[in-house]
Amino acid sequence: MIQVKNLQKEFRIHQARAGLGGAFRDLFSREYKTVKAVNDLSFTVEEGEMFALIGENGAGKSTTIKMLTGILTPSEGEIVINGYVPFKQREEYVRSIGVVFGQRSQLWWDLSPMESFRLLKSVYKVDGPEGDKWLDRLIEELEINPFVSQPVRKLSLGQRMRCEVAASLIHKPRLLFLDEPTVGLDVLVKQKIREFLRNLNETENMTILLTTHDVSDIEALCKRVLVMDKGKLIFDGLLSDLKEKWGNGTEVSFQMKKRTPADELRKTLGEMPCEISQVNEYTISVKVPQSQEMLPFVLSTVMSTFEVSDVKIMETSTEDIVRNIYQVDTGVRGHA
Ligand SMILES: Nc1ncnc2c1ncn2[C@@H]1O[C@H](COP(=O)(O)OP(=O)(O)OP(=O)(O)O)[C@@H](O)[C@H]1O
Repeated sequence: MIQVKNLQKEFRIHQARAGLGGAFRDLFSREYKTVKAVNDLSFTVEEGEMFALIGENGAGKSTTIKMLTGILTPSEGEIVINGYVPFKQREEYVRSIGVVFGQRSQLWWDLSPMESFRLLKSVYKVDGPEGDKWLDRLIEELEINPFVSQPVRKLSLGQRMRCEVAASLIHKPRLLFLDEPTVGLDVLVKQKIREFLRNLNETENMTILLTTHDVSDIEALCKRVLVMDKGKLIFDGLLSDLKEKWGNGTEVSFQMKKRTPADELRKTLGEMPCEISQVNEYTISVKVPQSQEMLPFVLSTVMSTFEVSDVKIMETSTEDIVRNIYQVDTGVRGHA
């Protein structure tokens, strides 16, 4: 559904000189520098995938979304989505996609969402009974009925965001882009929007791409994650692999029935590259670096050798992992 190849976007930005003299010189000759907002980005997406594009501020996510939605023209590279080249066939292309920008509204401020929906229906020519049925479903599932006839300016952020999502889907697109859809929302509204998106993906096989700073969005919605850093793609894969790669592994705490020295566990686990430490006479902690492969072995070996009364498994949270990615130096990230 989405094919992106060697995509680049450069911006030429004016470099203001310092001081009054500099400002005066700027009037006659300006200095520019080029910023590579997106640098050699390639990925493909199958129909029905739901995935997240993440990265710290300035990584190039918004620029990427703007190119994918046809708002910006790439400096170089190719994008083909649904058979369209977004920036070339904009009019036809936008009929096949839905877009929600968390920071910007597509609803008419002084009208009610319902009036905006009607206008959008006639723009997209989805006036028939099918279109009505679909809109009824959106209103019901997003639970916006109680306020859908009030002016948008009187709605809370959470109410407005749910209406924004409905507006972006009026024409039942095959592909939905969401740029920071849950920013500033409370936990309950976030949950409602996530549930709705999950359901949409499952029942309609809609392809959904979201950018987010909220790691819990990814946990709740996406199997696949693309991580951008300084315009480049530094990771494209499963969330579970991301955890494996950048996580601190899994820490397992074994509560023993009898006093057990950590050394005994060390002997039992042999060459396994686990960090073993004694918490107290009865409790031993084992840090398992590559949890997917090693964890089952560590658990079964310890449980079958010792009398264990309790086991606690503590995985690194995705939040910690994303923090790790942003904090490690570029040398480490280069291995991704
Ligand atoms: N219109 C523009 N003109 C000049 N530079 C721009 C423009 N848009 C983006 N940039 C620059 O491109 C880089 C990537 O910006 P972008 O907004 O795509 O990042 P982002 O990952 O979406 O960040 P954020 O999480 O803060 O929204 C930044 O260095 C930014 O300053």
